[in-house]
Amino acid sequence: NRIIHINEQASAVITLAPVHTVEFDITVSIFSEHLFPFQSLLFVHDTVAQKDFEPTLPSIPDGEMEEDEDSVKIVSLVKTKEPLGATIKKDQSTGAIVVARIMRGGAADKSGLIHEGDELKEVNGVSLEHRKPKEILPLLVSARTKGEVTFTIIPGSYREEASSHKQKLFVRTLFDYDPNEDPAVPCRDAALAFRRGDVLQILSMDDDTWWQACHLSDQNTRAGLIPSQQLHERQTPDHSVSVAAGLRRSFRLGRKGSQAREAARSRRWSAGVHGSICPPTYIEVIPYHKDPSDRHRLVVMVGPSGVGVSELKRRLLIADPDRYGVTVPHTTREKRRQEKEGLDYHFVSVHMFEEGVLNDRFIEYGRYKGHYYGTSLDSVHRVMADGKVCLLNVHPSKIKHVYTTEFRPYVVFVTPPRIEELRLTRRRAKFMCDEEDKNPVRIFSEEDFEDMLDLAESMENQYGHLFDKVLVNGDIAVAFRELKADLQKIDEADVQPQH
Ligand SMILES: Nc1ncnc2c1ncn2[C@@H]1O[C@H](COP(=O)(O)OP(=O)(O)OP(=O)(O)O)[C@@H](O)[C@H]1O
Repeated sequence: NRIIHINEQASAVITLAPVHTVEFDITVSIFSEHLFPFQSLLFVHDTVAQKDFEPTLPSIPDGEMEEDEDSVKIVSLVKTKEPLGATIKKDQSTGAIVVARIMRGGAADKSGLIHEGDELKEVNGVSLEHRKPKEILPLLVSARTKGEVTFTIIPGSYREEASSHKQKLFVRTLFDYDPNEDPAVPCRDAALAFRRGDVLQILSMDDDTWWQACHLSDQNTRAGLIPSQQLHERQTPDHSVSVAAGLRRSFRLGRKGSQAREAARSRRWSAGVHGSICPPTYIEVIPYHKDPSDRHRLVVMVGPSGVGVSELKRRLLIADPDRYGVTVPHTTREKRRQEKEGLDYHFVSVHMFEEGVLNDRFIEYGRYKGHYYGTSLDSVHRVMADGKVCLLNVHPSKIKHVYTTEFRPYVVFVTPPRIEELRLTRRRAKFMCDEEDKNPVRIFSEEDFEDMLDLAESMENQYGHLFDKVLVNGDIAVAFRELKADLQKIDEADVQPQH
């Protein structure tokens, strides 16, 4: 008997005869910690050699296959508790049942014995000729419950790809995907559901229509099928041109050297935001390993007027004043008696202000009652240099000014709930505040609610690809708790998406 290899799962693949291959699960991990791998290998060999195996290997099929012996392979997978991790299809021209896909990290992939393009002749001795793929599935399931599946295979023209799946590529999803609602999915069980905003690792892009991916947070690296960018674009044709351009540019980065990649990545920070049309598919992200000396990410809060951005910001500042800070705006108006320079405003001359505008020092500025008001990039630097999480609320069109590797902004989009809840929560707030007779609350008309919802929708359509988090502000206490917990995580995580 010859041991071909011991794979990561500590199972040994043994060749018993040129056309017989069988896999056994054997635990060797405790040995490999202390001994040289070679000693572990011998140990596995001895254990395997001494064992009486159940089930026994199938006999070589006779008859017509013998003539073809060289091209037929019998693969027996033993003790597979997990799904096989392969999908099959009928070749339309030959009628043969062919392995359509091998899911990365699944049992078939790990065995290294079954490849895409292999033709399946038999499963546990049952011929697959003239059978439809859906008739074969029950055969596989019943074989698995017995603890063994034996395939008779005619190997396809398999070639080891330059392992595109080994290249680490991460994307943030820009849409929700539920395989149960997708009639186009080739195999529902093999598909991966995700929510907009999830970070996925792409394990294979070999297929034009269905990529293989797993969730970044998922320890289990068994892949699931997701619609490829091209496929999803086809289903949402309005966006196809811009998306293709945007993402392809990103994907090319994966193959660059680290310096070129770094330079291109900085450029991409702006390239991504200046484009006017939103890519609704996937956006490449780069896992970020936080260094203790790194500054906090900038938190940008956006949302339609009146949705509650200021209220949420105010609550964060009260809840943790050591962690959160806000920028001090510049103005050209006169300082009032109770105001302090650098605390309430930076009071500057019109000339200075306009010079700042010309030199792009303002993220956002405007005029009110004949005076300039604005938020400068410097004021963000100051809060961050203090070691605080800077909370910045701007119009989403201004995100581009802070979309840099230095700020690594985490963009929170605050959005209203459905109209019924919006009415209810805002009226309740009015009632409560009236009683306490404290801060005057804004009184919303029905029209205000509708404007807020319309604006939220158009903001999401136009800038949605830049949002890291969509926070529905229904009940203020619930929204605040969710935001606080979320902002705690953006710095705690070992790995975080970087645009
Ligand atoms: N979830 C909520 N439930 C009830 N009232 C809320 C809620 N969120 C905010 N409010 C109230 O709505 C009003 C507007 O909120 P806020 O001032 O935070 O809006 P904003 O998003 O900052 O808008 P603008 O940019 O126009 O100032 C305030 O009176 C606030 O207390």
